Amino acid sequence: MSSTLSDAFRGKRLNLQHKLLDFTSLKELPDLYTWTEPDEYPAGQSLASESVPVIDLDGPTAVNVNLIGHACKTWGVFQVINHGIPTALLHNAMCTSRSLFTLPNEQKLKVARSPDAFEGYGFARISSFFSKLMWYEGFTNVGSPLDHFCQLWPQDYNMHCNVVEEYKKEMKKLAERLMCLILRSLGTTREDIKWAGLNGDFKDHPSPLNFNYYPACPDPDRAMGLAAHTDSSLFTILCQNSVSGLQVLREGTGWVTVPPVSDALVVNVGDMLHILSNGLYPSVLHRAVATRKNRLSIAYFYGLPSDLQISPLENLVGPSQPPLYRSISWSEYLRMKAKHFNKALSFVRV
Ligand SMILES: C=C1C[C@]23C[C@H]1CC[C@H]2[C@@]12CCC[C@@](C)(C(=O)O1)[C@H]2[C@@H]3C(=O)O
Ligand SMILES: O=C(O)CCC(=O)C(=O)O
Ligand SMILES: [Fe+2]
Repeated sequence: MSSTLSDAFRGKRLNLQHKLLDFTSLKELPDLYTWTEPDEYPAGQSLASESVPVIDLDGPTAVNVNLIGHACKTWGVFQVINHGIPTALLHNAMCTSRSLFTLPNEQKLKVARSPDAFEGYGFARISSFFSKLMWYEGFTNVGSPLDHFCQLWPQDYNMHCNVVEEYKKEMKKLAERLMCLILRSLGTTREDIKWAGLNGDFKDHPSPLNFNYYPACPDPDRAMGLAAHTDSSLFTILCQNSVSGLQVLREGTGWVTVPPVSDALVVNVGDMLHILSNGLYPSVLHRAVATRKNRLSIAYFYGLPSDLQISPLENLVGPSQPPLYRSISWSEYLRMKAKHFNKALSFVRV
């Protein structure tokens, strides 16, 4: 994987690995996992007419361009159905994820993310910004999963590698398709913009995969799955199992649940698209709440070639609409995110 990308997280202290808990043995919430601070935002009661848009990718392209544009502008999140990714592959990826997280702790710790590393198993990376721990385990993969998977599954690594490689290949195809629709909704095309290499010509186009596991929690109201954050990607494609837990912050409403829809994938706007669209498509604050059931999700962060400088699209800026963000590369942005977390975007504002 790209060294510049991994460098982004160098120096961040996440030296908590020794404290990793065996969640399965817990009947009560330990103090370190009890979140008592009142929430900044209310729990939203969204009206039925106001639920996260579900978009049928088999529908007419011109219609979808409009629907996606509207969803990005007003929700920052939407779900897609008929996206072309075989159901069996989504299922297999979930099975690989479940198999990973249900391995014995000492096995998982063989691939523990070291304080300096980008990839591997461990706490939520954002833990260092909070005084409490999250009811969460994660595993991040960027390049080939072979090394880590050989350690996790000395017998079955090959099968799991194939699943993950195939999953990433399919996600990349879908991401490129979505990117075309999103660019069209912004009044431009890949051909129009200098970094048209989005169509896959760039060798270095890292798109990390995050496997998320939220074990069944004995006291979900006082625990936190994954605290509120925005993603640094252009956008993220998320596959969730049938247990709901993902919530997005909706202005004027509060936290709204993104309900699991079978075979659908969730797409959420990230910080790089926020910058590219000059703030027209704001990155959406989201979180995962803890639940009484085991919850799994897999996030594919669609990124950019790490050293490519990007700035608000030319067709969106002009004398009456000055650029709101300076130009920045993804690797520089990830470094800022690792340091300033949810304030990172404000440091890129001009
Ligand atoms: C390329 C990415 C994007 C990462 C880092 C790396 C892989 C894991 C992603 C997350 C997932 C959880 C929130 C976040 C804020 C985090 O800490 O790790 C994300 C971060 C980002 O969006 O910056
Ligand atoms: O588990 C979820 O639903 C959300 C995961 C997430 O936000 C992330 O991986 O960035
Ligand atoms: Fe996220």
